[in-house]
Amino acid sequence: MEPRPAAPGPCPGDSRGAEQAAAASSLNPAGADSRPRRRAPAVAAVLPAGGSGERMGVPTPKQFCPILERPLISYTLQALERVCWIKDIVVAVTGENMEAMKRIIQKYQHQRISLVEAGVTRHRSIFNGLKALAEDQPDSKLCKPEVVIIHDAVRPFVEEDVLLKVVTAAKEHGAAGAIRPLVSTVISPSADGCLDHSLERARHRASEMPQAFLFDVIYEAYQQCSDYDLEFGTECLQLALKYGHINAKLVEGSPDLWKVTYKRDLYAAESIIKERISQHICIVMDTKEDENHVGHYLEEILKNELNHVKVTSGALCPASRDLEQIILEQCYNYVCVNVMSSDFEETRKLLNMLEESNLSILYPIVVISVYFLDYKSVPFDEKMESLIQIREYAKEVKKRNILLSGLLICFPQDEQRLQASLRQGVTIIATLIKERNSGLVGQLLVA
Ligand SMILES: Nc1ccn([C@@H]2O[C@H](COP(=O)(O)OP(=O)(O)OP(=O)(O)O)[C@@H](O)[C@H]2O)c(=O)n1
Ligand SMILES: O=P(O)(O)OC[C@@H](O)[C@@H](O)[C@@H](O)CO
Repeated sequence: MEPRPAAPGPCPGDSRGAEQAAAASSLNPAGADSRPRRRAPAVAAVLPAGGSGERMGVPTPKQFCPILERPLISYTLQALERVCWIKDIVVAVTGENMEAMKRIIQKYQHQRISLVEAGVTRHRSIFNGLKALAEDQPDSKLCKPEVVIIHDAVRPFVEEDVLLKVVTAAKEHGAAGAIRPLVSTVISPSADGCLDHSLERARHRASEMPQAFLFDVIYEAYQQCSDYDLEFGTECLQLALKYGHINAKLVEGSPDLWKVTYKRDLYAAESIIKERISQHICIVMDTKEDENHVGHYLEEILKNELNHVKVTSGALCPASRDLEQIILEQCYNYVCVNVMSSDFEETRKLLNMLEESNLSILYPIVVISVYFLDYKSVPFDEKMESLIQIREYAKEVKKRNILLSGLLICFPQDEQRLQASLRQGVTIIATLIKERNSGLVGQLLVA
């Protein structure tokens, strides 16, 4: 088993989950067992990630396929790391992907991760992960948990609430798993390829992940498991039933629990991620509050036209606490409004703050530098000369996963034309944020 990296990072979530999970697994929130004698049981997770992804139809195993230039498995690890009461995450990868996995852990600063060798089937990979957690293994360095979560590495959209539900249910029933309504009807074909019978769809469910088990239940099941089941089985809950006589508790899961299997699933996952990180826009003004400021007109139209998007305003000078707070809250979209100047100073300050925050490690940040071209007071060629810099500067910050583009809005104009330009500008801003198309990096668009 591979060595574990640094100690767990800060627990970003509230303690609610920790308290409920602790109650479920007899831990108190501080992590110490409330009963004097027993070792502090914990919750661990095993992530099978040793597949080849044949159905994806690409050379790279799907768990390593990029979404927004970041491997799919990193999103799943991030989802589990948000849950502070999961103390260890054991990932099963093939020997040939071990180094790649270590680089992913390092680059994206994943915590609490231990690596084990995958098996030739999913069940064997899971079994290897469980062995790493059992204490009857010579090289085990991990603490045996009371409850173990099993979750496919290619299911990135797993939330704390369903994890808490399956863990709580597993504590009571011995095993639990997430389920979803069937989309297609299940049929049974006859030997000659005709319909033998079909199952009543309303009375059946699809078994999804995450699943959770009392560790001893599932570990003993795998130890008794036949070679046939290890080779051809696809359902851990069935192993708990067949070998442990445990009828797992079934927990309704959310629609986002689906498994990335085909290429279309990768496109769907990318759309969901883009949508989620586009929900908050920060407008950074280059002047102090001024109701008649044309930037505030832009802000009002952004708020009106982009429903369900949180738009906040920050100020750069002085380096304001509110902008630092917005960055801390992980906003991935910034509109830097330059009315008074056409140089890069304001945008450069914002980019420096973003680079120092390391926010762009996990997701690409979109920065749009908006300029109001006052062609009556500033000669066009003089203004354009400074704006063309955006192309070189954008190349530089792209290396830090920051997508910088420029937007020119002619000003002053009569009221009607100005409103039309502002609305066009908002459409361009929304598209740049939603699409996050690196092909538009360094471009200067005109509204
Ligand atoms: N020998 C294997 C096979 C699969 N898995 C993992 O089990 C999860 C779900 O399996 P599946 O979707 O079937 O993945 P693949 O086997 O890679 O896909 P395919 O069947 O299309 O080859 C994936 O995270 C996969 O990496 C594993 O750890 N070890
Ligand atoms: O069969 P696959 O390896 O594609 O998927 C494994 C599991 O995700 C799948 O069997 C779920 O139904 C949950 O058990």
